[in-house]
Amino acid sequence: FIMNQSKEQRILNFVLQNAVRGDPCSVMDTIDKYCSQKEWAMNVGNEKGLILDKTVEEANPSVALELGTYCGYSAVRISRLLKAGARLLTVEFNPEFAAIAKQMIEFAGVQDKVKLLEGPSEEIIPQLKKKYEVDTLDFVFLDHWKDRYTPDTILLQECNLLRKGSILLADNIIFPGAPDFLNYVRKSPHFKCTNYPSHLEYMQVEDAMEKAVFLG
Ligand SMILES: Nc1ncnc2c1ncn2[C@@H]1O[C@H](Cn2cc(CNC(=O)c3cc([N+](=O)[O-])cc(O)c3O)nn2)[C@@H](O)[C@H]1O
Ligand SMILES: [Mg+2]
Repeated sequence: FIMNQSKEQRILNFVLQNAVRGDPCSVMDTIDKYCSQKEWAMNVGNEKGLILDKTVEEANPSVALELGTYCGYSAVRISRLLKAGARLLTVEFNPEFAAIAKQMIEFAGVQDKVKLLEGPSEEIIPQLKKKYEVDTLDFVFLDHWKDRYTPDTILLQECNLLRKGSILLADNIIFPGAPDFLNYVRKSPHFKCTNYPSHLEYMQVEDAMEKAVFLG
């Protein structure tokens, strides 16, 4: 247990030493093993991860966006399901976490499908069309600061990044909770919402994910 390292660095090192290079599932399983047995961390985890998998398969996105990369667990999880030529843009403003995630993504062998954008989501989202050549987003995973879910969902609409059928999936609807987001999407005539009860990663605590399909 190397004390002067960050928890995120310990997670990465555990993966580098124990997972199979180029095998996304091995990387996900190794992170889940470490975080359930040694140190809790805010990866979406395997139970909510299965809901994420199903939603990505339903969306079958050509262009996907993730807000809040953290160590890259869900970037690996999402990108392993993408069809040839499809890509995931993932946004992270903490430089230390971004550096960890980059190494995680490369070790898993999905670096050709994933582009990590460093900076706050509120700055990156308005740059997606011109700077990152995005037309519209087929799938968006929200897992960053819970009080950014609503403003960023509004920002995505203002930037014309959503099209009829774009699928948003939000983590942590119950814990830590995103009450204003839930209120916003469920009241909006522009979204069709579905709730998926689950549990907080690695804990026996209630949590849920919310799917919001943009109606145009
Ligand atoms: N506006 C932002 N733009 C870009 N990156 C952001 C932004 N806000 C946070 N991040 C980054 O997301 C990563 C992960 N993160 C996510 C959160 C919010 N999520 C949680 O706090 C959370 C907390 C628990 N929990 O406390 O049990 C469980 C979860 O699944 C969670 O997602 N805070 N940092 C961090 O690296 C942070 O730099
Ligand atoms: Mg989360």
